[in-house]
Amino acid sequence: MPSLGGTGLSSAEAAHRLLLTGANVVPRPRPISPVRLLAVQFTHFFAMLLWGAAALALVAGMPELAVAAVVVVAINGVFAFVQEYRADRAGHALLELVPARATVVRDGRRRSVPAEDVVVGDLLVLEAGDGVSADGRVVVTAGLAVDESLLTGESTAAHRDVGDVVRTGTFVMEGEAEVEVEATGLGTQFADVVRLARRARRPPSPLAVRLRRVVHVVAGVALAAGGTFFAVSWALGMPLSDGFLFAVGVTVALVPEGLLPTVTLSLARGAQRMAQRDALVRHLESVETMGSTTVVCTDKTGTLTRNEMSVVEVWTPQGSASVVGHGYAPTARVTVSDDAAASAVREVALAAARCSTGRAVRSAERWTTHGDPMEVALHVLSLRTGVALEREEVDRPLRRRLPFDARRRRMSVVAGDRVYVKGATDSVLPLTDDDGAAADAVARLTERGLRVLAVASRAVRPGDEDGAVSAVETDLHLLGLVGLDDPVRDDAPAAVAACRAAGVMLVMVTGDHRGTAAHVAREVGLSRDGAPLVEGADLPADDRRLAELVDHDGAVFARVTPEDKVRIARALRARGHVVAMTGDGVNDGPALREADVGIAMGRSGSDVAREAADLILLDDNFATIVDAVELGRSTFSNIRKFLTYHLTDNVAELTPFLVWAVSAGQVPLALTVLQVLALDIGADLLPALALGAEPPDRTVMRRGPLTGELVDRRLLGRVFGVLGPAEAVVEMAAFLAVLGAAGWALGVEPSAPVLATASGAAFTAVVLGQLANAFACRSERSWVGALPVLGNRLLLVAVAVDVVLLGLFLSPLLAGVLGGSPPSEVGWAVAVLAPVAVLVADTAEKAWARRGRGRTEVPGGLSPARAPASPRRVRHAGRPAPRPQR
Ligand SMILES: Nc1ncnc2c1ncn2[C@@H]1O[C@H](COP(=O)(O)OP(=O)(O)OP(=O)(O)O)[C@@H](O)[C@H]1O
Repeated sequence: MPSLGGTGLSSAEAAHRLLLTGANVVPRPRPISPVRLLAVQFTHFFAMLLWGAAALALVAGMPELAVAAVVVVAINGVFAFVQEYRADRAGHALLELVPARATVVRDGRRRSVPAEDVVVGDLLVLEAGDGVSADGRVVVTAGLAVDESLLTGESTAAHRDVGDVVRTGTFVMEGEAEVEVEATGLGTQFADVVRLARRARRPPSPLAVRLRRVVHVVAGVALAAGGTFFAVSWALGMPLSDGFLFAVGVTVALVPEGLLPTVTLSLARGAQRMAQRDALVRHLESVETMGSTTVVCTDKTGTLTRNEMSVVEVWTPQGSASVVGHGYAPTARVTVSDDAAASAVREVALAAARCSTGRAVRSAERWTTHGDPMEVALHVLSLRTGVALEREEVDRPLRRRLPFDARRRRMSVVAGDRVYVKGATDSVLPLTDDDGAAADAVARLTERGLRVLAVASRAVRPGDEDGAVSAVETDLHLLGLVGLDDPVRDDAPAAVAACRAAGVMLVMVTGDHRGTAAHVAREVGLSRDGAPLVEGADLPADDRRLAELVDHDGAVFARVTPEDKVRIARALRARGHVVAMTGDGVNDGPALREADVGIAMGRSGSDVAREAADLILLDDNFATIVDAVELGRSTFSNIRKFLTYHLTDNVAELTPFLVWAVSAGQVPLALTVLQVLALDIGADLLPALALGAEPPDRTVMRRGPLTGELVDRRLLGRVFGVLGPAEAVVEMAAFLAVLGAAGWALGVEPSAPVLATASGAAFTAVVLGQLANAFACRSERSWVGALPVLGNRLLLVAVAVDVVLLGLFLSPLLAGVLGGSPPSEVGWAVAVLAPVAVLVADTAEKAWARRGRGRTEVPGGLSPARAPASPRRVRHAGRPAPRPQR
């Protein structure tokens, strides 16, 4: 397509300049330096506590404890480091996938080039929705307005005239322009902003806040346990230094230092899996939010339909024509109702093509397209109807273009002595001499699911070239209507059904005609009997009434403006929904930010929408949203799985200390501090990681949305009421059985070898119990026998490693250091009951939970309601939860 203004640089000159000045890139915020990251892991509060403990232990003459403490710091530190580092890397790698391109004029023609190839002197072509990729000065403009909020924080669109400066990192909200580039890459003002931003810290995400709360509660319990231990030992007259060291040991063992990085890693893994399915996550925590989504507000074109448009019917007051063609090739069968209609149809085709910004171009046997598919379809129509477009373009040169915007819903050009207008029927028809005849045609065409545009024209008048838009788009003569077909995507009906089965509500929000919208909604199965079909203009002004209206599965909102979209998202959130909303338009940014998850289109969407989004669909496909919901849910449930596993272990570790304290030292300690550490950093580590990697659970999409807290009553109940006690009871039983067999009585100090054998038995019971627990935690609802044995190979490896570790811990090599020797026969006999106890308790609890669910129909198996995450989100307990389908 020829340029509006100058001829730009030659390709050779641009290549030369690129070599001289380097690529137009602003360095992204650098990943955290590995050295710093590692240093942080060794100096945080808990690590410092351990360093202190190690020093004290050395002074107190307990070198084993000192070594153990250092080993704990080292293993934990390295473990946390590896995970955080990998998660950070993964996040950066994902960002790199977002393509950045720019349109420049080279050799007198417009070309799309990678944004990093833009050089000083280039003529940069900007259209509504584009991100600006270099600093420059406006040379030609048609109503250019840019959003500079990223640079200035002001989110109003600022108009730019010829000679004004446009900056990198801003977005075009309206109009078009050609800009001569003055600075690229590090020379731009944006580079300074990035430098500043690097120094600023990001606020923690809601998920991080919730997790930190969990960690703090557990750490609080750990500190309290340590304190109690210290107090009791002091009361019993133990040496203070010993009491202190044990207290520190207990505390440190119970603190879940590795939890946060493991969660981050889980999210990063979820994000990577999403990327494999063409959904790019821009903020890690959106992985989890996707899983909690209760309503998806989807647009139509490109998401539910293929965005492969073709004009199939042209209506004029004189008669109509049907067009049957294939792809974008100009050959097609055009059937005209009568001869009089033929020239009227050509007139419509010509006017529509003059107004179009797209082109189909023949290159090497193939027709390739440039621009928006709808615009291309109009150009193709002119080819198919044999209109002499090129001659017309010479005879009537383009003098002005009034670009499309989603509020006017039309666009116009002033060409030679004519004004041509095309746009949504309800936006254009009132401006024309239409006598009402078009209304029937509109109804007929939209009922078939076609997108209908009205095309109008008039003779040019003085002032049209620079007058107000409203003065140009008036007193028009209606030429006719074009009906565009955009087939529904093949996989859309199945994806819609999957969403429904998953208990996620669906709402269509489109700028298109209600007839077209309703047809497509029916075709993909989104419509529901009795669900509202409302136009944006008819939305109630009252927020409460709006909230009641929008909270309907299958609702269709047509002819909505970007402002309507914001109101719809807000209303749904006010009803307690977690809202995912798609948007691709220039003005969709606010709606995407208002939604809990803003979803932008990677292919057809505007840069502005992508910048505002949390999730980018690389394939623009609705089915990908459903995939993202599924992955979000399985990531969330994996996090709960390893939390359950880890906390259960804590119960078993804490019990001996509680029993010791409660019995005022009459019952000896069943586990040594070093054994607790061995459990925490040795046996627990791999199974916890393996649970985080549990493959996506297919049943998650047959249940309702996960609207529970990460740690809810069910999880706490399982840990502290079922799994933990089952493990702890057998642990203490094994310990006491060995002591009892050796003739021990309450209050008597057992001999050292007897104590070592007994605590070896307790230790073995916990390790074995945890092995069974790892399998129990694989699902929150199915008992172990119902899960595929090979479903999680990593877990099998982890279990094998744990068995070897157990042998090692009990071997003469380590038994002396840890303080537990291999259990006696009695010890073994009781210890092997631990897995049995865990599995029986787990199975019983799951059966009981299933019965409870059957009674109350609570979806999800998790908590039915999500606590308000922000003051804006009001929980509505009364909202009927989607029925689970099994
Ligand atoms: N380039 C254009 N020129 C003229 N009219 C247009 C143009 N693009 C869209 N329209 C008209 O404006 C209406 C609204 O368009 P808009 O792009 O806002 O819809 P949308 O919300 O993107 O639709 P969808 O939900 O189908 O993706 C369209 O139905 C069409 O009639």
